[in-house]
Amino acid sequence: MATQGQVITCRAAVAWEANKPLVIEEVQVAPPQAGEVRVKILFTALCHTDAYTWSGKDPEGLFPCILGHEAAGIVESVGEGVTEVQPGDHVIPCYQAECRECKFCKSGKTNLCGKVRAATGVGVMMNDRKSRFSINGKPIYHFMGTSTFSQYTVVHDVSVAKIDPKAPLEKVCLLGCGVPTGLGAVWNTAKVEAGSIVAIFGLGTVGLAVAEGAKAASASRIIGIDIDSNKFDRAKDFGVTEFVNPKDHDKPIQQVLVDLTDGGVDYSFECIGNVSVMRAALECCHKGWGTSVIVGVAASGQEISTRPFQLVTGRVWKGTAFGGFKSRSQVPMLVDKYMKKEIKVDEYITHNLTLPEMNKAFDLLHEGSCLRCVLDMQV
Ligand SMILES: NC(=O)c1ccc[n+]([C@@H]2O[C@H](COP(=O)([O-])OP(=O)(O)OC[C@H]3O[C@@H](n4cnc5c(N)ncnc54)[C@H](O)[C@@H]3O)[C@@H](O)[C@H]2O)c1
Ligand SMILES: N[C@@H](CCC(=O)N[C@@H](CSCO)C(=O)NCC(=O)O)C(=O)O
Ligand SMILES: [Zn+2]
Ligand SMILES: [Zn+2]
Repeated sequence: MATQGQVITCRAAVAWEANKPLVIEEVQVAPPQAGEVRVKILFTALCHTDAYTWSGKDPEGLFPCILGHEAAGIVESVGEGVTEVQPGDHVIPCYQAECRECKFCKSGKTNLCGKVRAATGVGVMMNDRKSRFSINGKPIYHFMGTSTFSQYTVVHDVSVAKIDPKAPLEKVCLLGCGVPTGLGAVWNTAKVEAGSIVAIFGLGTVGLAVAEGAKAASASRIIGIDIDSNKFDRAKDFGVTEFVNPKDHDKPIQQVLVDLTDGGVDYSFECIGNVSVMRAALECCHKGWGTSVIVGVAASGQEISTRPFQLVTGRVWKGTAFGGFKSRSQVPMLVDKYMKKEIKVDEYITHNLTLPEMNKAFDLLHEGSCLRCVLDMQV
């Protein structure tokens, strides 16, 4: 292959500073080193976590960087020792790695992986603790080990899932983050049983995927809570059976839900990233067994609180990263489920744009009508 072993110059959306519009730049992407994979990104979506880091509120946010972590593409070349993927393979980059060898991977108790996390958290690759991206010699940081807002990116081999080549990349890119997170929060983290009463705070992509997962788990009532009543109509298609807008009530929302459900819900999910709502989500759970799962990402400096009595009396507070799915093993399975029409993906895509329209895509994220915006990266 002509580009193998060569530096590739391509376009990427570079975040030079927090909160400043991204700039489409020509970037140099170095060849993959040992244990690394260079991927041609065909499609990427935007997730609220990209906007969160761009806002400057992420303690791990480093600038200048190339954001993006919900994408699909084709392997261009691989570094020494890479055996599980080869050029031409269709892949989804995975911000949560899976090495199958570390203490975390071996534990069977978590989907977190420790192999490359220290490097991905500071925007570099493990091998030499350097970035593979540069502009005229100036290094540009990686983000979440994925940096999919570039036409080419370099990822660790433990951070890439090989998928069915027949799967449409412009759709399955969503399986890199938001949709699996919601489904897995229900199936893996909470393990919702049939007949359960579920409350979902926040009806964006993640909350709707929670609803989809809860419906598949045969929850008896799926209560959607959002401050934007326009969210309610669409949410019905994902399985939400009842709606509550906290703005319509004088009582605290946890009390409203306790009253609505004869003592509280069996499971609640916070899909916003608001620490006050996290408290409400815990406190609307049923005494003795109700479990609340934190999915939303809260800004640096934010802390959660409740009366310890809430936990003493049997409520359980949990959190989830990527819905508890083991990325390399289970993303291909989710792609297969999509191909068999067992899970929705297309329904979450409300907008399609191109790489040069990246800033417009960020603007759309703040509009209520937008779930996921997919960017064609090769335009
Ligand atoms: N844990 C993980 O692995 C993981 C993965 C993906 C995303 N996330 C996080 O999940 C969160 C949700 O992501 P999303 O893409 O669905 O976001 P989103 O912005 O599309 O959805 C959030 C929803 O919450 C609603 N909302 C805001 N404030 C509210 C309030 N006080 N009460 C009720 N509703 C309120 C909004 O109207 C919106 O509908 C984000 O914080 C994101 O960073 C976490
Ligand atoms: N860097 C942030 C934390 C961000 C965070 O919690 N990320 C989630 C995924 S959000 C995807 O949209 C996650 O999986 N975290 C686990 C991990 O990063 O290993 C901060 O420091 O606040
Ligand atoms: Zn995400
Ligand atoms: Zn591992």
